[in-house]
Amino acid sequence: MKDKITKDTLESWLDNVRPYAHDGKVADYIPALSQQNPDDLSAAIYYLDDDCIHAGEVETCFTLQSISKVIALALALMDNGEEYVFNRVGMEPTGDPFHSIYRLEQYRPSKPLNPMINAGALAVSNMIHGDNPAEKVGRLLSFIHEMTDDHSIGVNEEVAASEFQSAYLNRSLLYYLKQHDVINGSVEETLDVYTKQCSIDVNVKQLSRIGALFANEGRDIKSGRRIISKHFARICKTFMVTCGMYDASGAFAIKIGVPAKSGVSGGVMASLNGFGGIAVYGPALDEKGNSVVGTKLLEILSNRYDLSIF
Ligand SMILES: NC(=O)CC[C@H](N)C(=O)O
Repeated sequence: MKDKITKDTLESWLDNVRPYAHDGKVADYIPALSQQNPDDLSAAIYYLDDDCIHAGEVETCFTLQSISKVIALALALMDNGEEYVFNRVGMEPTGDPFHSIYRLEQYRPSKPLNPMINAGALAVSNMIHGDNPAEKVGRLLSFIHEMTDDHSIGVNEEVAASEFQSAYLNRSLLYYLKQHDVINGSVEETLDVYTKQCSIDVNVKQLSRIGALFANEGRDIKSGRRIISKHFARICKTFMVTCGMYDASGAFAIKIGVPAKSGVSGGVMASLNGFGGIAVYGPALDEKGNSVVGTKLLEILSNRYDLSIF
């Protein structure tokens, strides 16, 4: 195991990266996200021995947004099996922005290229078992409660409603997927599940524990109980490497080399076998939609502690 990072060190690195927030911009295409404070900053490292080091405003909650795509994928794989899921969603990176629509038309039969872009993630949300949206979201929340051992985690209804009302592009993707039989049932209900899934509220401590569970090959950090199979945890981490940072995934792999998933709320979750989980929150985003300070902090951590998996 690599040396542990101390709380003092983490705090001083947060101070170092804090000014970079000014190079980014808080997402505003989901109106409720524009209320986030661009200067908020927190980070947590969850080691596999159940030790969590954290710094900054660690109690501040933020919504998972695209980070939820990794968790929803794990649940959809457990619900349906690998064959079913990957018959409907591909495994290839796109190099396109996360909400891009145009590649959907390039393949016949239509198939979103991967579960980390919105088209693929919407299809994955549609696959989560449950008789209605509330049951599906409830199952996803229970899964997250299990992963974090924290039953207080819930949906930020204000953010969910704000996205639901303004999600014209995601609706378009869903109608396209519906036309081509990639999804079952109702477009509006699937969008309801997806927007609530994206609006699950966490803090960095909770998120770093989810990252640690993936790093721990799907086993609970405290009890060692298996929550996700090793194989499915590996699939999720591989997608984090190839597509987790949207169309910046290639540069991120070269510079930082850690499986990671970001969301437009400014959260980033990283997961490193043999090390643990890392979560950073800083809502100012670069032009690709990744947290500026989150990326910077992970770069420092990776360089100083030689964390790259490559
Ligand atoms: N990149 C993201 O975090 C996108 C998630 C967001 N809910 C959306 O679909 O637009």
